Amino acid sequence: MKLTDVLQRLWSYLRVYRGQFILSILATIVQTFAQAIEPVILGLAITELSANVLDIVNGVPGAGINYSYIAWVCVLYFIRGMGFHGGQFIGQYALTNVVQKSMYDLRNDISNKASRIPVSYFDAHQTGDILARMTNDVDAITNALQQSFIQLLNAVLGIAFAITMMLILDWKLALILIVTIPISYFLAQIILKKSQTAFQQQADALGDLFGYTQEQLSGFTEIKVYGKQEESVSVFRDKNARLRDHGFKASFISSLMMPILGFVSNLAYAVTSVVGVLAVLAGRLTVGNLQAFVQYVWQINQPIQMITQLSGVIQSAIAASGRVFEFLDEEEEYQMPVSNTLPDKVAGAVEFDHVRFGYDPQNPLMTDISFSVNPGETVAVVGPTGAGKTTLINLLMRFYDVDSGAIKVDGVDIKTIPRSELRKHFGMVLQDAWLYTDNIMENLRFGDLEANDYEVMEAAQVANVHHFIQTLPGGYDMEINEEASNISLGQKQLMTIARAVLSDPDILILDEATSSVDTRLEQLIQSAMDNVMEGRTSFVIAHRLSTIKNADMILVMQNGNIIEHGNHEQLMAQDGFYADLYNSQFQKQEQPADIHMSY
Ligand SMILES: Nc1ncnc2c1ncn2[C@@H]1O[C@H](COP(=O)(O)OP(=O)(O)OP(=O)(O)O)[C@@H](O)[C@H]1O
Repeated sequence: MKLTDVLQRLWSYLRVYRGQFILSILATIVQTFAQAIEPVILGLAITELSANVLDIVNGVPGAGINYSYIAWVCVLYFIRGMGFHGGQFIGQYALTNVVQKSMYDLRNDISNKASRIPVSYFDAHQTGDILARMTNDVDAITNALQQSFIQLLNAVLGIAFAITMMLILDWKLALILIVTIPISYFLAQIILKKSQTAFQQQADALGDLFGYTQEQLSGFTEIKVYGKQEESVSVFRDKNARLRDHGFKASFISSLMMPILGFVSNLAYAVTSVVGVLAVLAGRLTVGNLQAFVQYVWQINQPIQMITQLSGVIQSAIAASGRVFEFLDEEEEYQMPVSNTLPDKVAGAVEFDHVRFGYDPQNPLMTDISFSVNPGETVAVVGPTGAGKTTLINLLMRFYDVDSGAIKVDGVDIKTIPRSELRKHFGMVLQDAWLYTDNIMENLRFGDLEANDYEVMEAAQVANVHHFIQTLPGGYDMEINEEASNISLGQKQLMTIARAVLSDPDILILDEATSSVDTRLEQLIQSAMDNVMEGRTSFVIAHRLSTIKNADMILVMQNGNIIEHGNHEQLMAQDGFYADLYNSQFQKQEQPADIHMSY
């Protein structure tokens, strides 16, 4: 992203609070001006004092210290101090307000964006990297705006005021100094360009490391089981080393700035001092003005060093802004012009009509899928791994859109309904149950935020989990930790079934767990699933033989397409892929409930 674009985008957030933003700038101008006139005020006193002392030494009649003049200078100095500190306080206060409010807006925009971004983005990006953009990057922008903006403004204004004052005091002497500014600027530009690239690489390396760490931590158990700690650590070490190298390069290049610019300004300092002293000796410059001049050299020198010091923070903030805005510019879920709606309650007829789809449209996974389901029927989707079972569900929920053909719910093409409205009619019970840090009551209420405690418990009863919850310490008030590791897998599944019961969807999607749990729990899950499927259209990615045999329709998938469909008896009679699968895997081991179809 181009620098001007980044700044423009940042400004669009600050602009909302432009009143306060302008106030902070005005206050900073007052502060810097007050700082800039300090040497002149002191110069007035010094010139007067030195003239008075000289008169006294020379024995001029009536000579003495001009106290009333000095008193006025003191009053002026006091007013200047008020301006300086008042400006500083108001400037910081107004800016803090602007920055905190606009960064609050930015974080909200990121969060809203995340909810509009298609599932495909999250499939293709590491969560850790997304997280880094949402947290670290926004932090870097906040810090830069909060801490560096005023300093930067101060520095730029400080240079401008100092130059003006020097030109007023002695323009010839001022010119010597002014010449050094473009030299410093030119040198700074070269260093800045180089360090900008390095800071970008540093931000990317940090995002990469974040993503990897997050991935590895979430797969911690598997890594240990497969003894991959060494590989994991070694990849981490490589990524960490990359971050160290880029970080070093970025800091090193930007740290070159200080000594190089310091050398240029010290040179200017020496030259102006010598020329200035000669001017005083020649009587062209007062002593007070010479001391003011020397102070201005510092007032220019310091801001230039300040700007270069800040350049690191600003550079990384610009890189971070680029990454944040890149995320905000990601393509959103495509919204068709909405022309249809569904009634509050749908019957649950589902039809796939010549559906064609590929994650990569050039390389379609599904070429032609057609089938229809009557309201209230149970559909078991079976097939080897990678056959496209999850994809079928992704399309039904509109996590992805079909490339051609149509999916219809109660005869309405789902592409013509807003996604949020469509999803209101669906409930999902996934294998990998998602529970979050809160108590059990709130975790279940997630299915319907309007439900009261009694309704939640009723749903838990239907899902066969009520008794279990009551045996837990604290019952429904028991806190679930972040990983929900204090609840077993089977119990988690029962809880997500309770959530689905509570949400009372018209169409249900169940991803049957492949992992085995003990027979009693298995039976509880099976009967809970039967309860929740009762009377509603259900799609089950089925692994249990009993589910498959009881389904109204079995869709047998292979390589993205449906190769057979019908009920168990019909498919057995066809004597095709399903019959082979059944004969090879199930016949011998047929037992009630807890048999898993494994591919
Ligand atoms: N987000 C994605 N981007 C690109 N390709 C994908 C994506 N998700 C799945 N695929 C590919 O699409 C094909 C079907 O995958 P899908 O997950 O639908 O199969 P599945 O039948 O559900 O498998 P499993 O039983 O292992 O879950 C696979 O070849 C898979 O690699």
